[in-house]
Amino acid sequence: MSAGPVVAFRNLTKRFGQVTAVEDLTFEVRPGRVTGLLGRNGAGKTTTLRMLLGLAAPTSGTATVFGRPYGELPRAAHRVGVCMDGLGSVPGATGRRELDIWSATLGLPARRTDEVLGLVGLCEAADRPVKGYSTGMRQRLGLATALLPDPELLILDEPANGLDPDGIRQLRETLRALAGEGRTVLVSSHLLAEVEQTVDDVVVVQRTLRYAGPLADLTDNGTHRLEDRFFALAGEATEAKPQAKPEAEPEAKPEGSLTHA
Ligand SMILES: Nc1ncnc2c1ncn2[C@@H]1O[C@H](COP(=O)(O)OP(=O)(O)OP(=O)(O)O)[C@@H](O)[C@H]1O
Repeated sequence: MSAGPVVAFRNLTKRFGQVTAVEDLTFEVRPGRVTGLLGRNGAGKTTTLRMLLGLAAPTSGTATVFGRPYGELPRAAHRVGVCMDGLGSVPGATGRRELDIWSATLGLPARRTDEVLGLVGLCEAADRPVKGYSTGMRQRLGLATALLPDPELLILDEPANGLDPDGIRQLRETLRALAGEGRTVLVSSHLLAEVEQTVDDVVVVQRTLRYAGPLADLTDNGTHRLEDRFFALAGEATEAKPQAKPEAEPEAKPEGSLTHA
């Protein structure tokens, strides 16, 4: 495991034409902790995670994983597990088949598929085609895929979306167990009550950084609710900031092209 920050953002800015999605973000994710990335719809969470994974090019600033840009990280697919929309799937495959393919690509033992299916509670649906999966089942499969390589770092974009109460509890227990083993989790979410039960550190973004630090400091050791602190920090609901001059920003890679080294 790494001693320095596992993830570091330095003065990260992303503009899409006239819209500034992310502006001058600087924060770190500490090892062995679950960090919750919070923000309203359109606050820039997904854009931030996509830049971290080399799926979008920063307008300026840097995002690094274990001290390097993701694209330059050796064995990145073994060290970093990712659950994010649009990373692609295998047409017509069952959940088990999809996991088997990823597992073989990563050179993992065949038993790993059953292990992660158990971890996310997807054993019963494993042999059904993914195209017939519910939203929650797809989320579970995405999480299973992220867990496959037993990664040091997990990056999860709204993994609780569509999960039932069992799924949410299972997710929380899985994330806490991973942190207990010294692994690091960066998870975006809108479910503040759930976040409050799961994370060690909180990052609040609303285009700019509003807070980065321990949950306990933010809530004064539970004296304040996270929801109240969130609204105080995120301020009034606003659209991403339009710029005076349009600037075209090319994507680093097309959607779904996260490479597995
Ligand atoms: N490819 C793109 N082209 C143009 N604008 C984009 C693009 N991707 C994101 N944006 C804009 O950037 C802003 C931030 O979007 P982003 O998806 O990062 O927010 P988010 O915090 O993940 O939101 P949500 O909680 O709704 O998922 C929004 O205004 C969005 O419309």
